[in-house]
Amino acid sequence: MMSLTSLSTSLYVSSFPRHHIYSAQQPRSNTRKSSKPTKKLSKLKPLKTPSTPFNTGGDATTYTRLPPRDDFSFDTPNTVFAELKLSDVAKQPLYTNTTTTSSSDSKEEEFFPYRNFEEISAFEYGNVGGDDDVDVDQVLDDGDKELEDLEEKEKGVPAVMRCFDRAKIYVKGGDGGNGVVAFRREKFVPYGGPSGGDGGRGGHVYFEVDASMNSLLPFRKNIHFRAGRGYHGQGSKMAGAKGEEVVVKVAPGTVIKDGKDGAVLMELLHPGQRALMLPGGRGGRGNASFKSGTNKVPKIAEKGEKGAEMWLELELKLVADVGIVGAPNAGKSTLLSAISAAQPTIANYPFTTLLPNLGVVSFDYDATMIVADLPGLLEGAHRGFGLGHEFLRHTERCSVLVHVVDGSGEQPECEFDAVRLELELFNPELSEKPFIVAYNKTDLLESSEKWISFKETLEARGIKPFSMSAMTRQGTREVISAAYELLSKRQKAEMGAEGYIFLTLLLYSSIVQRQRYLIRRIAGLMLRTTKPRAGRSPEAYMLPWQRSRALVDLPAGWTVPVNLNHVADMLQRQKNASINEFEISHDSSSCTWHVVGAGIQRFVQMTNWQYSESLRRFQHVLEACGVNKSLIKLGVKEGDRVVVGEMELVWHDSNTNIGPSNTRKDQEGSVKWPQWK
Ligand SMILES: Nc1nc2c(ncn2[C@@H]2O[C@H](COP(=O)(O)OP(=O)(O)OP(=O)(O)O)[C@@H](O)[C@H]2O)c(=O)[nH]1
Ligand SMILES: [Mg+2]
Repeated sequence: MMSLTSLSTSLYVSSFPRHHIYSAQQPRSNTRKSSKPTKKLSKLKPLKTPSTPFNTGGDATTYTRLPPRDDFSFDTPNTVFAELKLSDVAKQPLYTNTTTTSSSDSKEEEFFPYRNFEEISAFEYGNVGGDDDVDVDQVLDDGDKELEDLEEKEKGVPAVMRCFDRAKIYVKGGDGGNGVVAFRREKFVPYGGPSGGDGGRGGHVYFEVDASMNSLLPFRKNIHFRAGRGYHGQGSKMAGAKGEEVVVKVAPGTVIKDGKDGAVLMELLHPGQRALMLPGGRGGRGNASFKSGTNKVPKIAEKGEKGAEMWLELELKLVADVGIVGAPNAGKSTLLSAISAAQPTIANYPFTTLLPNLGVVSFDYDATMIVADLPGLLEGAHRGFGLGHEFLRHTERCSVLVHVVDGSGEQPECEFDAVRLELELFNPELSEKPFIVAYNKTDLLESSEKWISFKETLEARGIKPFSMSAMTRQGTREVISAAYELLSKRQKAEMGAEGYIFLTLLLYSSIVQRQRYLIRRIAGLMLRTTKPRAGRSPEAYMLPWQRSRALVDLPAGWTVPVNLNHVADMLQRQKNASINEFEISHDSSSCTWHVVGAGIQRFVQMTNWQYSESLRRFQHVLEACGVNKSLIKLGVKEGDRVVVGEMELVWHDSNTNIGPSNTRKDQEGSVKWPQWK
């Protein structure tokens, strides 16, 4: 039991907020870092680590720069390049074409940006592609050793390739507007009372899927997205307007990850989907809101709450049904141009295709599929060789893969094996996807000669290959029909399994939501006293579950609501942490106590210190939420520094009645924190 003396003990602000003290000296974060490791005092009861979601976003991003112009020079040189065989690459330097004159060397360099290709090509297909010799663990071990080299190699990937399907952006919800102190002054209305209005809420940050986008290239130029801050309140109880909302448009198939730990936050797949990512800060309350029976003339108002901010990583995964994979120069783009209206660049050199091309193949009115022509794969692609994993992940979303094998190569079987191995090493699930093998360039003599042996080798392994000539279009229809068959088989199998899940989900959601709806309707009828204000969006009057509902198209025409606002909900829950949940740590070298807790820090941030009553309220809150009591228990001494959020205070043991006059022991836990509006 605390004595009466200790009860009146309270913290007294030695100066104004800490940021004022340090503005001319060092930033506060440095002060904390430099202090010795703090001792955690576990005897405090409501210990909860304040996991703040706010990322300071200090990381620089490479996407702010435009790629150097030289990075991409696609002017096709007049020189005729000899066809390059993968197996030859290791033996001879790239593009030492006998027909090429010395003057064209510089053009070749400009034309082919991969300076380190000789190192890449040291992986010969024939070496890795053997059936039984491959020790996957060994390959992985080797990979670890070469990680350092790899980083350098990745730099060879042109900037446009790095950026089109990946981006790092900074988003920030708007800060809330400040509340104001004002009094009604009107003729014949003496003692008009407080009339300071509340500040407006900061703008939200939304993400929306834009069907017209097919890459994340726009994020190379614009990476900062800040919602507007709420307007300040005004006299006559006028509340400030809401801050401007920000809508970040992304392409279908964008995966959003936390920039800090890389955790996947959400996937936005379907055009029109909209997700509330960051909520804006709450507006501060004006003095009209502080009016009470005991304080009819409050001279206090709050500051607006700071909006949440974070860095996000965006990653685009193509949403295609069929992915065409294979070694560089195998004829993937030629196949896509033969089966669809797409016109990808086709040329006789590796890595013609740097960005995936999409084409729509239609068999009938209702039988269409999207086919993606992916850049060429090299051995070691899973570790970043060639264009590497920059696009390997696109294959993850394809339901069926078509392997195009260059029949005119020296060892087509090895080429096929190497590509399979790369896929498996990148993601074992990829090798389990249904696939078709298309042996290409059968119009050439060297290719048709090897067809029989290739076919026999694969058939011995239970794979039925197709032969085709993408250039003359002979056999391409059979290949693509087989791919379509595999696709429809897979879709049917998926629909069968999903049907049950969807039905269960629908049933569950309809029951639960109906119950919630009824409760809210009854509560709403009982509590609603105000009429909807003009000018407010209809969304403001929706029930929460209606607001967060987004309908996702399902195969059989079913629709099921999916909550895409879970990130904002989670942030809101963290922000609304109870003020009683805090943690105290002690730095004995500097005699400093740190009180850390999301609730109490938010309270400090929203306290407007320019009003004298704010200080009294702050003291009262420290007493009531148990900070003072906990510090006394832990042995705080006269003159110790106590840091709460942005405030630095000095502890005084005092019996004088400077502290809150109405401090009572049973007030602990009675502090009410305003709820989210
Ligand atoms: N003779 C013959 N040549 C072909 C055939 N298919 C493709 N080619 C040629 O092979 C070369 C490469 O074709 P692309 O379609 O660009 O190959 P790719 O697999 O897309 O190559 P990358 O995009 O660099 O990975 C071109 O010169 C094509 O004309 C074919 O069936 N027969
Ligand atoms: Mg191509």
